[in-house]
Amino acid sequence: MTVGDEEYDRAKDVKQFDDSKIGVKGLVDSGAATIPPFFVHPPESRPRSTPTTLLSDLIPVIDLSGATSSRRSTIIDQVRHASRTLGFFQITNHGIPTVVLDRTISAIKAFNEQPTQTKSQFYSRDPGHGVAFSTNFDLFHSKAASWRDTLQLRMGPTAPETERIPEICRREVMEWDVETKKLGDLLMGVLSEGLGLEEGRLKEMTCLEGRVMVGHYYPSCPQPDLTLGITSHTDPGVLTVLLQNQIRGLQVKFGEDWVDVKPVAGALVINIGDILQIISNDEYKSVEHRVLANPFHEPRISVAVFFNPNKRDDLFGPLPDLTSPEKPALYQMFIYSEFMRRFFTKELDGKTLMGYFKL
Ligand SMILES: CC(C)(COP(=O)(O)OP(=O)(O)OC[C@H]1O[C@@H](n2cnc3c(N)ncnc32)[C@H](O)[C@@H]1OP(=O)(O)O)[C@@H](O)C(=O)NCCC(=O)NCCSC(=O)/C=C/c1ccc(O)cc1
Ligand SMILES: O=C(O)CCC(=O)C(=O)O
Ligand SMILES: [Fe+2]
Repeated sequence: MTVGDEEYDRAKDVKQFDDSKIGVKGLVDSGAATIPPFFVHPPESRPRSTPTTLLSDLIPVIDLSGATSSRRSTIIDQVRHASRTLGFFQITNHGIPTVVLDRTISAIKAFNEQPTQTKSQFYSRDPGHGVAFSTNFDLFHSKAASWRDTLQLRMGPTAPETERIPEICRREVMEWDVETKKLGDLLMGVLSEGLGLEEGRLKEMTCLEGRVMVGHYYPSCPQPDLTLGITSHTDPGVLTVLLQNQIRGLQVKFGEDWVDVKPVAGALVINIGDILQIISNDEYKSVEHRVLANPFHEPRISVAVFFNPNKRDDLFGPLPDLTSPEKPALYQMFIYSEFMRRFFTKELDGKTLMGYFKL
C-alpha cells in the first residue's frame, strides 16, 4: 500500500506497535498528534460517512424493580419486546449498588493508567491463562485497527488463579463477576420466560457458566473521524452485560442508521448475542453495534461481561420447543467449539457468525 509518496509497510508497523506493548494509550501519552496509518479505516466504514442520528430514545430503559415479585410480568414483556426488535436495552434498579459500578470503572481506569512497564507484563494475545491485555483482539486479522486497549479475563467456569489478576483491579474484578453473575441469572430467567420457556431453561443449558469479562479503555483520539473505537460487530455469545462511564460512543445499528446508547447514570446496557438469536430461532435479535473513536478529553471506559455456554462438545441450534411446522428451524445444529473456531478466524468487521449456520 502507498500512502503519499512513501511505500508503507503496514504489517511491519502493526508488528512493531504490538511488540512495543504500549497500547493506544501509550501512543497518546507519547504526544502523537496524528494516528498511525494502520488505524485509518476505509472511508466507507468511517463513522461520519454514514448518517448518524440521535434516536437514542429508541433504546428502552427498563426498571427492574419488582422483577421477582409484583412487576415480573411487565418486565418480561418489556424485555421481550426490546430483545425482539433492537436487541439492546438498558436496565435500572438492577440491584447492583452505584458504588460498585463506580469502583469497577475506576479499577479498569487505574489498570490502564499504570506505567507502561507495569501494564505490559500482562500484554498477551494468548488468552490461555485467562488474563490478557492487548490492543484489539483482531489486530492481525482486521483491515484497520481501532483506538482502544482491552484487558480480557475469563472468569467462568473457572476464574484465573487470584494472583494472575492484576492486583490494581483484582478485588473489583472479582466483585464485578459475582454481581453480574447474579444479574445474569435474573436476566436469563426473564429472557427464558419471554420465550415461553421454563425460567431455568437457559441456565440449564449452562449459559451462565462461561463468563468473559473485558475492560475497554478508549483514550482520547487526535483524529476521531478517521478511525473507530470498536468496529461494527455482533457479540457471539448468549447475553452481554455492559457497564459504561459517562463518555458516549456506543452505537447500535437500526436499519441504515446508528442509534446512540446514551450513558444513563446507574444503568447497565444489556444486549442479545448470536447464540441466543440462534437458540431462540430468531425470536430475539443479535444486533450490530460499534463504538466511535473517543473525541473527548476524558477516556471512555466500559466493562463487558459476555455470558457463553460451557458445553463445548454439545450440539446447539434452535430449541425444539420454539420450532413448529409453521415456524421451522432457521439454523442447522452445530457444535459450540466449531462456532468459536469460526469466531476467531473471521474478521470482526460487520460480518456476523449466524450466516454460517443459517439453513
Ligand atoms: C465467546 C468467547 C469468544 C469464547 O469464550 P468461551 O466460550 O468461554 O471459550 P474459551 O474462553 O474457552 O475460548 C474458546 C477458544 O477461543 C480462544 N480464544 C479466547 N479468547 C481469545 C482471543 N482473545 N483471541 C484468540 N483466541 C481466543 C481460546 O483460546 C479457545 O481456543 P481453543 O482452546 O483452541 O478452543 C469469549 O472469549 C468471549 O466472549 N470473548 C469476548 C468476545 C469479544 O471479544 N467481544 C468483543 C467484540 S468481538 C471482538 O472483539 C472480536 C475479536 C476477534 C478476535 C480475533 C479474531 O480473529 C476475530 C475477531
Ligand atoms: O465499549 C462498549 O461500549 C461496547 C464494547 C463491545 O461492544 C464489546 O466489547 O463487544
Ligand atoms: Fe459488542
